[in-house]
Amino acid sequence: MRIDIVSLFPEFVAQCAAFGVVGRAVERGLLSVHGFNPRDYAEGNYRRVDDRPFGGGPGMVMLIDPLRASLRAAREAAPGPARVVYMSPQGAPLTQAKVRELAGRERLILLCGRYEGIDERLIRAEVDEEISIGDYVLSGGELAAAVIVDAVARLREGVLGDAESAVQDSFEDGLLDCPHYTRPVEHDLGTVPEVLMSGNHAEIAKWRRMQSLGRTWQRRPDLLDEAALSKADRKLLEAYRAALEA
Ligand SMILES: Nc1nonc1C(=O)NC1CCNCC1
Repeated sequence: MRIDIVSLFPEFVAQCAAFGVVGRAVERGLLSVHGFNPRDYAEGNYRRVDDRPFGGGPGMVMLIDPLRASLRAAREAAPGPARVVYMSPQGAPLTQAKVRELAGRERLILLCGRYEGIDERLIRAEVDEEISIGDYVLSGGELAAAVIVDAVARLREGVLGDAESAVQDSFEDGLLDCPHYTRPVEHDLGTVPEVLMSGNHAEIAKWRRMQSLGRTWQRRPDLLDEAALSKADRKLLEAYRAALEA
């Protein structure tokens, strides 16, 4: 998989692909991440990439042509179609389902804005979809792009080993994750739930599912509305709630 990031700070790109899971995926050739800087495609002595907004108001807007030229360079840097994603608070909220969809593609181009944003005509002409990582305002789209790179990379075949499998991750089944414990068994902060040391894998799976369901009900009931709960799930959730009230 190739991900091109159009950004005024290409060194940021290098960093987001240099550590942990993503860094290992790049080393193993499972993923490549490349930066394209609109300033390299800007003309004039000052290589302008932004200008004042028509209609007045604070801040600056990124110019069409340097962005368009950097997008063209990214497209032409490798074969095959690329999905162009603009990171923006005006975009659709990023969800694990969207991450899974993006992870199924061979090429992504992530467009990172700075300042007030980019000229709307460039969005209409070049962007396939806008994605937001949350309802807040960052100073640049680069952090949002890094979130996409990380979340997508870990779903690519061969990136995560068994020990880190994404299958049991939060949100993979639309629910929050269950609590996790490791050594020591006894600690002044508490002890490990006995079921986790029982060796009974069916009981452990049941306990974990109940905890995921219960946590989701308590912290993110909106996710429960979306999740297709089985009859067994509903029984587990009832048991969780009964235990709280006992
Ligand atoms: N939230 C966000 N999800 O994706 N991008 C986001 C963001 O805040 N972008 C900034 C918006 C203001 N201009 C600079 C970029």
